[in-house]
Amino acid sequence: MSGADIREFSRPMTGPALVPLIDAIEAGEKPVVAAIEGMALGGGLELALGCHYRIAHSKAQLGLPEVTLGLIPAAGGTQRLPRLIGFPAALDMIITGRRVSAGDALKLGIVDQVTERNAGEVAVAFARSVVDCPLVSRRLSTWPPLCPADLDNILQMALARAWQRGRGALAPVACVQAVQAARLPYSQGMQQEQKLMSMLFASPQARALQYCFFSQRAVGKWSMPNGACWDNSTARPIRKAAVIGLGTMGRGIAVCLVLAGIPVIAMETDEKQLEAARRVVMALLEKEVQKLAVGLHLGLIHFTLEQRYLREVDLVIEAVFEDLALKKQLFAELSSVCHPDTLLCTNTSQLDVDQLATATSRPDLVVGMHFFAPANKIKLLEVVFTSRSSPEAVATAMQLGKWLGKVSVAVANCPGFVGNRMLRPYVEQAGFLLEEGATPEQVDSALEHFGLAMGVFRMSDLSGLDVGWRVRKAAGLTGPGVPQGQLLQTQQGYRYSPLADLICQKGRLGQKTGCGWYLYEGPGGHMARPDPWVHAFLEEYRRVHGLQPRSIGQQEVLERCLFALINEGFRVLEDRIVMDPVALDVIYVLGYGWPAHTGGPMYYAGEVGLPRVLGRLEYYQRVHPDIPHLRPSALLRQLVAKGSPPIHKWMWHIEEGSSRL
Ligand SMILES: CC(C)(COP(=O)(O)OP(=O)(O)OC[C@H]1O[C@@H](n2cnc3c(N)ncnc32)[C@H](O)[C@@H]1OP(=O)(O)O)[C@@H](O)C(=O)NCCC(=O)NCCSC(=O)C[C@@H](O)CCCCCCCCCCCCC(=O)O
Ligand SMILES: NC(=O)c1ccc[n+]([C@@H]2O[C@H](COP(=O)([O-])OP(=O)(O)OC[C@H]3O[C@@H](n4cnc5c(N)ncnc54)[C@H](O)[C@@H]3O)[C@@H](O)[C@H]2O)c1
Repeated sequence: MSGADIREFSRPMTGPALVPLIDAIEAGEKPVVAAIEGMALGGGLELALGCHYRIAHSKAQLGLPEVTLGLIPAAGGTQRLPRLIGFPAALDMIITGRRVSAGDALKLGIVDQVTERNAGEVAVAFARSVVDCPLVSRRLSTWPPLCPADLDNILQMALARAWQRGRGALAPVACVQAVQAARLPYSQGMQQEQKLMSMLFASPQARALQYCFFSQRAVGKWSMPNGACWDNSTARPIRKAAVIGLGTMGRGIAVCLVLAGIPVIAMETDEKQLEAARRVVMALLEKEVQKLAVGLHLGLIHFTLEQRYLREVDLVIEAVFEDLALKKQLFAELSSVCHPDTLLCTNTSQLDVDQLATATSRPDLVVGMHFFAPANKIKLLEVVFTSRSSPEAVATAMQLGKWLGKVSVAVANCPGFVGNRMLRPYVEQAGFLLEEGATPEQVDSALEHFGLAMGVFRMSDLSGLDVGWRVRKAAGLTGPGVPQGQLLQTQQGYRYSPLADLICQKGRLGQKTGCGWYLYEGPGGHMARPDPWVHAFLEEYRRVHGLQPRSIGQQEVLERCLFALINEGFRVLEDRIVMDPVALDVIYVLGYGWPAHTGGPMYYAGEVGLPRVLGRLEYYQRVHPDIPHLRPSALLRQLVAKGSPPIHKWMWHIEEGSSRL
C-alpha cells in the first residue's frame, strides 16, 4: 500500500476519511495484525501503525515519503511513530522520507516480526497466538511520548537540518513541528498535525513537488519524432557491458553497473590508470556493500587493457576525454572489435553524437548515455538519440538507465543536449554580472537563497573550470590566435566575457587546484572561501576595461541567470529536442540541483507568470542588446500572446515545421 492516491489531492476526495478509520481500528477490541508485503508507504504505514501488531516480509519496505510531496504524514504518522521508535529515529524517517527495509524496521521496533514466508499467512497464525492477549498496551496513540532528557536539543538540531536540507522547502520544517507536537497528549498532537497539513496541502510547493513526482514517471513514456515510443519498442537484455575510460565518470558508471548486477569489462589505456581506477572502484563498491548490507559479487567487474574482451559485451559505454577525434577513432575501433549487434554508447557531455555514429559501422546502434557526476549518485540520465538511432537502441538505453536506478530522459541530439545547453546562458549571465560589479559570492548567494543546491561559481569550481575552457577553445571563442574583442568584449559579433578564460590562464581550475572563483584549503579541498585575489582581479579588469561597477541586487541576479536559462528551455522546446516541457524540469531537478519545491525551471516560469518572464527578458534585452540569449524566444512570445496556457498545453503552440529534427 503506497498511501494516498496523490492524484486525488487536486480533486475532491471520496471514500472514508483515513484518520477516523485508523483510530477505529486501533480502538477496536479485536486484535488487528498488519501483514506487510511490498511497500507500506505514507498512509499505508500509518494504517499499519494503527494496527496492534505488524508482520513484514523480509523484502518489504516501509516509509513516510510525504515530505517529498510537500506534505507531512497526516494520518497520525507524526504522532504514532515517535511514540513507537523514539523522536530521533522518527524525525530522521519523516524529514528525509527515506524508506527502511523490513530488517531495519525490525531493529527500529516498527514491526514485530519479519518473515521469509507469505506475510498474510504468518500474520493469521500470529493473530491466533495473541487472540487472548490484552490490547491496551498495543494502542500506540495511548503510549506516553518517549521524551529523552535532551529532546529540546534534538528538536533544534532537526529543525536546523530541515532548513538546511530543504533549501526553502516548507514541508521538512513542518515535519519537525508536527513531530514536536508528539510531546503533547495524542489528541492535541493530532490537532497540530492537521493544522500543519492544512497549511501545506494547498501550498504551491506541494503542487510543485507532486508535479515533480508525476513528471519523473512521465519521462519514462518517451517517444521519438518518427513515432517510435516506449510501448512499441523493445529493449534488449544487457548480459554484459563495458566501460571504456575509467576517469571521473567511467568509475562511477562502472560502479552503477556492478550494483545493478551487470558484469562489466572496465578498460583503460595503461596499467597505471587501470590500477588507480581499480582501487577507487573497488573501494566505492565495498562501501556500498557495507551500506546496503547486501551480498554483492565483486568479481562482476574485470579490469583490463585488452580490447579482445569487448567481443563478449552487449553494450559499451565510452567515457574517454571530451575530444571528438579521439572518440571517433575509438568508435571506429569498436566497430571492428565488438559484435555487430553491440550497442555503442557515449557519455559525451556535448559533442555531436551523430558525428560519432558516422564513425561506426552501425549508426543505428549508437546513442548518448549522458550520466552526471558523480555518476553513482546522481539519479539523472540523458539518453541522446540521433537521426539514425534505432528505437531498440533507445529503448535499451532507457531501460538500462532504469535498472541502474536512474530516471532516464530521452532527448534529441543537439549541442549540449538539454541540460548543458540550458546551462550555457545561465553561466554566461553570471560572468557578465561579475563584469558589471557583482562578486562570485553575491551571485552564488542569490542563487542558493533561491534554492539551487550550489551557486554557479561554486558549481563551476567543483566541475573544474578547464572543462568549459576546453569547450570555448574548441568553439573558437578563446585561445591562441583568437583576436581579443573591444569593450565590452565581443566574440563572433556578440558580447563575450573572457573572465573565466583569464582565471584559467592563471592556473586556477577550481577545487582540483585549490583555487578558482573561490579559495580552498588546498588542491582537492571543498570549503569555498571568498578570495581577495579574485576581488582584486575583478576590480583591475573593470578598471582596464573602463567598466563602472554598480550595485547588483538579488532580483537582477535571479532574473538574468534564471530567465536566460528558461528562455533557452523554450528554444529547446521549439526545436523539439524533447517532446514535453516536463523533461526539462526533470533534468534540472535531478541533474542540476534545481529546487524541487519550485517544480523545475519551466514549471517555475509558469508559476512566476509567462508575461512577467517575457517582460523582464525584454527589459534586459533593451539594456543589453548585444546578448542574444536575452532575446525572448518565439515560443515564449507566442504562449503569452495566447494567454499563457498551462504547461501541459505548451507543445500545442509550436508551429509545425519548426522542429530541427
Ligand atoms: C509505490 C512506488 C514505490 C512504486 O514504484 P515503482 O517504481 O514500482 O512504480 P512507479 O513509481 O512507476 O509507479 C507506478 C504507477 O503508480 C503511480 N503511483 C504510485 N504511487 C502512487 C500514489 N501514491 N498515488 C497515485 N499514483 C501513484 C505512478 O504515478 C505510476 O503511474 P503513472 O501513470 O504515473 O506511470 C512508487 O510509485 C512510490 O514511491 N509512490 C509514492 C508513494 C508515496 O509518496 N506515498 C505517500 C502518499 S501521500 C499519503 O499517503 C498521505 C498520508 O499521510 C495520508 C494523509 C491523510 C490525510 C489526507 C488529507 C488531509 C487533507 C487535509 C487538507 C485540508 C484542506 C483544507 O483544510 O481545506
Ligand atoms: N566530469 C564530468 O562532470 C562529466 C559529466 C558528464 C559527462 N562527462 C563526459 O564524460 C567523459 C569523460 O569525462 P571524465 O571527466 O570522466 O574524464 P577524465 O579525464 O576524468 O577521464 C577520462 C579517462 O579516459 C581514459 N582514456 C582516454 N583515452 C582512452 C582510450 N582510448 N581507451 C581507454 N581509456 C581512455 C583516460 O586515461 C582517463 O582516465 C567526457 O566525454 C566528458 O565530457 C563528464
